[in-house]
Amino acid sequence: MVNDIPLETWNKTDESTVLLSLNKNNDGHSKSVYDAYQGRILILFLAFTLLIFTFAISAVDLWSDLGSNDGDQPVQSSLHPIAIVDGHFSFETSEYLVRCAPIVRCDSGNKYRTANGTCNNLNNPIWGSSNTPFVRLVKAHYSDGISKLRVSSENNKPLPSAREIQIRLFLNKQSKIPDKNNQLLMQWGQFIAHDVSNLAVDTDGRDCCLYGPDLPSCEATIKIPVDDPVYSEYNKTCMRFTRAMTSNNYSCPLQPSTFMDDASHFIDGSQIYGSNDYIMTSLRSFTDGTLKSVTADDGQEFCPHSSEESPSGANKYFYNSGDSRINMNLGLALFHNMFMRFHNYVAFKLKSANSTLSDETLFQESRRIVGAVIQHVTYTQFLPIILGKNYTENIILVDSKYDPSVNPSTSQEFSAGAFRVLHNIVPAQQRLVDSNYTTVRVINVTDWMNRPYLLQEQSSNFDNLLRGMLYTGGRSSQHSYNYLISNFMFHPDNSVIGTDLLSYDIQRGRDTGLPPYNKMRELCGLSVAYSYDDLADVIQSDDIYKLEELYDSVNDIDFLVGALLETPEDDALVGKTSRCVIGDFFRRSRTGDRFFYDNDAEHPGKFSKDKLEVIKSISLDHVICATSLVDHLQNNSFTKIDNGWYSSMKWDCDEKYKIDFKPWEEEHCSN
Ligand code: HEM
Ligand SMILES: [Ca+2]
Repeated sequence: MVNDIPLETWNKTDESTVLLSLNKNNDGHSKSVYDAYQGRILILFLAFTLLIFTFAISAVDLWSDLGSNDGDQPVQSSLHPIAIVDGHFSFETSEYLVRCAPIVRCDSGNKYRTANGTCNNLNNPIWGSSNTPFVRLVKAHYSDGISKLRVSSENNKPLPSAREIQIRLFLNKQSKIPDKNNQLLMQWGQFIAHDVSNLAVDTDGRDCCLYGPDLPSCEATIKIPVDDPVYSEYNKTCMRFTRAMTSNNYSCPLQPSTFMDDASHFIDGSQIYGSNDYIMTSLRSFTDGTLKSVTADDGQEFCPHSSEESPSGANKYFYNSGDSRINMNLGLALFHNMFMRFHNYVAFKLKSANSTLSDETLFQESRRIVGAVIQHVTYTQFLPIILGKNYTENIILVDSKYDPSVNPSTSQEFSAGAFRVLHNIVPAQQRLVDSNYTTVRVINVTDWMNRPYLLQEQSSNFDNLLRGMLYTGGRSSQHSYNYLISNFMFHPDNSVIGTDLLSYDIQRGRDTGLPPYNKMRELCGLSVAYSYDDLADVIQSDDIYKLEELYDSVNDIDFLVGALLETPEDDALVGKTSRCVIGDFFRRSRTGDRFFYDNDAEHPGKFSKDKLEVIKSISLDHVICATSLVDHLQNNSFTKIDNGWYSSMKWDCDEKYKIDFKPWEEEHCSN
């Protein structure tokens, strides 16, 4: 039940590296092992075979595209809310703008983004900036209209407990369907989530189960049923849960409860650089444009260690970065370290290309490039898998216009609801794989939460975990979260018992006043369900039956619960309503971002044609090659590298994944 990774596919690759003979030898450098003559024949043979393969695959693609899309018609263009929300956010956001928003003056000549995201939109300078509210697509839903959690619409009683819903609907639905994506896909999702969304929760260490509901922040603890299959063994009947901070905590009393995003809402790498000047300054070295780092004995670079010590004891440090959640899980800490290294790599290359650049210019220019790469990977590699290829092309990337009337802010429904559906692809376990493709260690994700130091415990751990994430199939998208994060998240040392991410997500939806599932269906152009049977368009009948048992009314179903049960749409990993809310955010985040790397906005920071071409040639594979000892990769960063014949063709980092910094050389003075 616990292990959701098919172990049998993990063993050392026998033939995978033989074909191109680009395998890494023990000291971590690539080496060619065939002689020149045999090599040439082999290459010719391979090139020919590849040509035939590519032709065949293109033909199949063309055929299936035509088949699935009824002859190139734009898909789903009628599904809102991308269009209907433009400029129509609900009341409380405009209240914030009128009553609490700071007055900001902008210099339209600035080439670079501000740290907190202000002045992106010159008419509405605080749009998308940190410490401004999440926008709502639908008005807040509270039982008192202000802040109390939603109750049943039939009898005014509390809704079923979040944990009860987890137990009855999801906990026993663990599927091991193999996934063609690898674990990096999931990790990119979390990394991006933290770029655009940070909801502050009052975490003073208080155990709300001890304090009880008299304390307002503790009024939403989660009730655990007495027959809970896991927690009853430990006599646990209450799961601690603290309510999120509201605008009141930011000296802006608004009703109904309004929640602030501590991250800059734009996809701008704020999780690496910080979402305000103070954090950004603290992370810079002020030498040659680099970010601060520590160098391990073997020369590897890591994020600075935080002065705060990990509860796990001496020398068990936390890392510091632009987002405090860096230490939450190992894969995330790895990504933060990888992008700190990438920033410093870019800064070094820029300095080599143009030695006259100041520390400030090197830093800002590297940050501009890194931010652009993050956007490029998100829109061209990540979203086509999450939302589907046609949807991404025809809805999200349909044009490259910058529209200053579009508010780019993260929506409450996206961050507390739809994007969390992808917690369903978080794997229970991860592998450390060495340069011989041998699995040297398997770890439970939940054993290494808030314990990032494993990355450095042995000098090969960083590369081994990265290799493991590349080579291990992801958890396939399904109607449940893995068993470990459903029970044992954040468990303290020497104890197995922890918390349940799904219960948290359901409760967070109620805490932040998300509308119920039926309202979101309506918003997204599905028919309103008047009876449970009406859900059958997107939810399977056995699940509908269980929903009926749990909820008094079809109008009460929590958004996340309905969304998680929906059948994925087309080639997407998510169902219709999540796709519409996730798609809405990413579309606005592109159209409403003046600095988006490839839109048509004219401003001093616009990339010149040749620089943009370089940015567009960069994939996550380039970043991996520049920052690790992984030295050859398959052609698509998020596809599992397996042992099959076709997919075993890999490309050497030195040959294929080099970044061309020529346009940044001294003689090129353009943007
Ligand atoms: C090992 C992987 C992951 C772990 C352990 C994890 C855990 C968590 C936790 C503990 C929270 C806060 C829950 C709360 O108190 O409300 C959270 C929030 C969130 N997660 Fe994840 N998560 C992971 C991966 C992902 C992925 C893959 C995605 C999406 C693709 C994602 C999207 C989000 C979003 C949007 C939030 C809300 C962020 C905010 O506004 O503060 N997470 N996650
Ligand atoms: Ca950001």
